Amino acid sequence: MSKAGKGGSDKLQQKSPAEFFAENKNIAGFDNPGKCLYTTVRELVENALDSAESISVLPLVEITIEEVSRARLNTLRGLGDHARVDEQLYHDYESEDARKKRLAKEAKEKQRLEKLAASKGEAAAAAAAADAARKAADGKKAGPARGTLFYKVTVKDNGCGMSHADIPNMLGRVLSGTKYGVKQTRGKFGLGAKMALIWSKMTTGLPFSISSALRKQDFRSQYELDIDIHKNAPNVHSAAKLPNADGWHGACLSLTIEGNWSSYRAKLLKYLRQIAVITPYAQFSFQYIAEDPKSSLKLTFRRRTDVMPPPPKITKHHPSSVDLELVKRLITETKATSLSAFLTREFDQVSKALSGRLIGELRSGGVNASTDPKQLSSQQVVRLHQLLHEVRFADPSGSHLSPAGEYNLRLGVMKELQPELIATHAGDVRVFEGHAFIVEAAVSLGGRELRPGINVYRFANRIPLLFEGGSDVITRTATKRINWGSYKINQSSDRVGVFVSIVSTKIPFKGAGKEYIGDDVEEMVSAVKAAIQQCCAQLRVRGSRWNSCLIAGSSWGNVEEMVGAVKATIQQCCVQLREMVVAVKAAIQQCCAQLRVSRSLRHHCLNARSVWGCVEMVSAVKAAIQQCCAQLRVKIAKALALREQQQRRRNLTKYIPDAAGAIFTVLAAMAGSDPRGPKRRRLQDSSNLLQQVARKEVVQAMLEKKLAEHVERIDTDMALEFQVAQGLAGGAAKQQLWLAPLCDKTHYGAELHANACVVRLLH
Ligand SMILES: Nc1ncnc2c1ncn2[C@@H]1O[C@H](COP(=O)(O)OP(=O)(O)OP(=O)(O)O)[C@@H](O)[C@H]1O
Repeated sequence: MSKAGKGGSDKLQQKSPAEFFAENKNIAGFDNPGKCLYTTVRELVENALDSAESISVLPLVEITIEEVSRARLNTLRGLGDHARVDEQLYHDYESEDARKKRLAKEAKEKQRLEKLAASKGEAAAAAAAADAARKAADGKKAGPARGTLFYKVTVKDNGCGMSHADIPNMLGRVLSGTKYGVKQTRGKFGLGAKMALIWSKMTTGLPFSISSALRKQDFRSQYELDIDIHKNAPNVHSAAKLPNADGWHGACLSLTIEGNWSSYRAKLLKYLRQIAVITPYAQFSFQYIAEDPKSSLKLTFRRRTDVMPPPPKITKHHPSSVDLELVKRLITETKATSLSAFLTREFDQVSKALSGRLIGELRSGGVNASTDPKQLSSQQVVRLHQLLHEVRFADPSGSHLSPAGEYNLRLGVMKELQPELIATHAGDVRVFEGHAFIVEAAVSLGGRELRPGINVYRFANRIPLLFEGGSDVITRTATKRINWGSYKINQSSDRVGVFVSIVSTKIPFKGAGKEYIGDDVEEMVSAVKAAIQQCCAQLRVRGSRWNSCLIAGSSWGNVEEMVGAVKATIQQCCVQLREMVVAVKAAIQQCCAQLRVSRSLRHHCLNARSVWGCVEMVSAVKAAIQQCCAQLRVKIAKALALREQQQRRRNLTKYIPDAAGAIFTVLAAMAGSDPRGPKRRRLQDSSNLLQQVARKEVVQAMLEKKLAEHVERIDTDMALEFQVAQGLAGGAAKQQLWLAPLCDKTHYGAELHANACVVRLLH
């Protein structure tokens, strides 16, 4: 008989969602103090971006992390200083034995440093000493979690703000939010900010401080609240409406948590850099305020463009994506009073005609077009759900999605990493389980902060993903499914940046922490692969042009001059360019709309929604990556040619001193020999070189100089020949530029001429 049967301790219990997540914090990315600090910042920053973008305002996000000492925290919590009564109780108590061991260890270390200074010099010893001091300081810190401290995290934005009445529920009740619809948003679960609050409650006990104002609201809401974890309900400490004289709108959220800046500093800064890459239209100011001002840090990731992707739109459920429970919920919530209206109103891709045909299929079950959906029996609902999964519907159009756009992705990568070469590609709209998704990619070569090899940058719904990359669809595709060699990219020695951004109304994340996308969705695999391949293909072409350009100039100075001239010319013409870009954008949008329609039709024909759907995603990922690689291959071929040429020149230059020395020795010997000798006579016939050598008018250094000039000339001639061979001598080295529109007039000049280049405006 079980204990429960005996009325023992196995008592039925229930947990609130807040309790569940408090006990399983790691599910939401709150694993340890360092990760908690990281995830708190991340959740608040992503809310700030969602909020500003929802009202089409260029985001301005201010992030502050301030160290809070234990003494200050105690003051904030109303605790006075307390004198220890029994030192031995504490973590940092050092017993006599431990003290002796430490002193012995320190003496040994001192000896080692003295030896090091004697053998390798003072600098190496000083570095080792600093390292040892740091380790010792860490070792002395009390408690199991070394480096752990308390931090006040504040994130302020210029977004839509929250209504006064909604704030307690939005920020004090787990699983409540405004992002549950079928819409592409960074947030989804209604959990992130509350997890930060739960962590703050568990570690410092201090409440959430919230200040917020809606647009055109004459007051600011000011709240102090925390969460009743047991009831999963907000616990409001204070609420006030303060004057909003300057008309500010947005939110400023602040909480004090335990964290570990030193172990997650690098990750946090990496996250900020990557979010700046994928949102170059946002400005991020970051400030770390340390107790010791020397360790404080201030960074600004500047806005580089005013072009924001159009905000994502809410869309209807695609019939093939709904489960039985969702169908029941839609029936309960719908305002439609007939089955026909219900189908067209609640589902994407169901026209009036199609709803009539669907109802025809259900007629045998006793329903017709005017049946009230709320009157359907449970069998009829089950049949309807079955039918929705059996019928082939057109794919979702994807027009409700908001990808970063090739322009923004390219700009972001260039601004933050300054690569030598870059190619971008935006894939078509594809479909996975009835949800549209788009994959965009950039592949770069060189630039700052990249290690030799494939450096993968992952983004999902424009969030950088920094953890658990090994199993992610993007990492696995970039490292395992692309044949980099075929694009002349050396996978282990070239510094390759692979940036892939996936946007969708449903990202198949593994876990609520939103850290990585599973590699088991064939559709995603194929779309990611295709995007990277597209970029590589572009790089191959552009690399050749760029290298030809470098070869044509005899030095980097010339290239710089050319860049300066291009810049000046572009500046003169930017008014015309702005107008052009407006027109280009309109044209592209039209084309995209047409492409989406035709693509969607093609999918409709191909996609039997089972095996074929998966194959489609795999091949799309593959094709995108391959396209990128193909472009890269041409660039790299040209880079290799350039490298060979430089090598040849280096080799020739290397032998100039020896060759000049040998020639001069022979000449000097001949100049001093019998003038009637046969060799001397032959030379005198054509030149008075020997006399010049004898008179010291020709010396070895002159010979070296002449030889160097000759090598230089030959090299330039060969470079020109190379250019001609590439078909560039008669035309111009072309480089595409993307320019942001600032006004909507449309008047373009034909060509803008400068000394070093011509800018041609196309649309
Ligand atoms: N800075 C903000 N400005 C405006 N509204 C906000 C802001 N921060 C949070 N909110 C509102 O509070 C809700 C809850 O936020 P929370 O971070 O808990 O979850 P979420 O962002 O909806 O989803 P996820 O858990 O996936 O991040 C959001 O849906 C949003 O409506």
